[in-house]
Amino acid sequence: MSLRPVGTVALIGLGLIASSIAWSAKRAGQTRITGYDISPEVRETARRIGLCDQVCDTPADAVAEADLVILCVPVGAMGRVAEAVCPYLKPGAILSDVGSVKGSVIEAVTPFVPAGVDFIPAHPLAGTEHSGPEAGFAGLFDNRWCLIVPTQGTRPESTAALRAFWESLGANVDEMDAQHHDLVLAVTSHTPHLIAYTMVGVADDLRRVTDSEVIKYSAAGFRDFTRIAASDPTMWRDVFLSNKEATLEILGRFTEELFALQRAIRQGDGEHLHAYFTRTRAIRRGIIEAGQDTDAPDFGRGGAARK
Ligand SMILES: NC(=O)C1=CN([C@@H]2O[C@H](COP(=O)(O)OP(=O)(O)OC[C@H]3O[C@@H](n4cnc5c(N)ncnc54)[C@H](O)[C@@H]3O)[C@@H](O)[C@H]2O)C=CC1
Ligand SMILES: O=C(O)C(=O)Cc1ccc(O)cc1
Repeated sequence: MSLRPVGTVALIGLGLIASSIAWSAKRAGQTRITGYDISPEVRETARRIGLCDQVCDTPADAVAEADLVILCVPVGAMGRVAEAVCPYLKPGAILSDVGSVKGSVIEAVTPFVPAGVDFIPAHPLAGTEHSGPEAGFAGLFDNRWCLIVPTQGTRPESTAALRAFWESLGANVDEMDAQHHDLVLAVTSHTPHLIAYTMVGVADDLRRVTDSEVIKYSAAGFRDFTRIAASDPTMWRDVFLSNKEATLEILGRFTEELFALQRAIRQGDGEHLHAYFTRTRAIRRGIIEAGQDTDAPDFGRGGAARK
């Protein structure tokens, strides 16, 4: 990869995503990594585990030499962090982020971006329910998408450099505009997370009735919901407050479909239920046949036995 030349990358916010970037960059070689986190405990942990070449005590020190600065904080903190780092960016540096929402981040960060710096938002579609500097690992982005959202006036060579950086971490890169990104993610990530939070909340409300049976007899579906519902509360609060419009649009559609299924169950309309489930099964199989589910261990790729 060539990052004019491969120099220093500053990571601001040293949690799951930043630590995964740091380990992945180390695996790829070449890059020098500096880092800063608002939490002294996180900075201390980052130093102890050798996450960065240099963990700095101020955002200014972390970004001063950086060719690429990546904001890895919750979406609601992006504006504050941009305000803190932007005055200290090197002329010609690239500023980027990894936030799960793009429209609100662009709105919050852009006013602080100085002339001569390209701000190129990005979003790796990879993560876990864990957070913090010890949660990251080098393979997190392997074969995952990273969506980049070039803003107006971005120099093509800066976009190419950011693309090459993410590719060096193992990701496949695509470009998308912010509004489209936020709608797509509302469907594929944000609303599913909200549904998981709700389902686990419902089970918890019923715990006096079910005692611990819900956990004891959890089939895979509910287990997956509990994993997702264990995700970081600050991060997800910010995601929903920042992607309000698209999430509400998708939730509205979801509720309508849910009511239709509820009515079919009440009315004993098996035909409706069967047709619906047949349609959704075809969607899952289409994803697997297109080779787009890298998590499917045995189903799909050669999994004809289960078709
Ligand atoms: N967790 C996930 O699965 C994914 C998260 N993202 C996005 O990546 C970003 C970071 O998420 P994680 O790494 O999971 O979070 P995390 O909770 O593991 O780490 C965030 C870090 O930011 C620090 N921080 C908060 N405010 C700060 C400030 N003002 N200045 C400096 N540091 C500050 C916190 O102390 C914390 O260490 C979020 O915007 C999230 O939407 C993107 C893809 C996946
Ligand atoms: O852990 C999971 O299942 C995830 O969905 C991880 C994730 C969370 C947030 C993102 O913006 C992207 C990926």
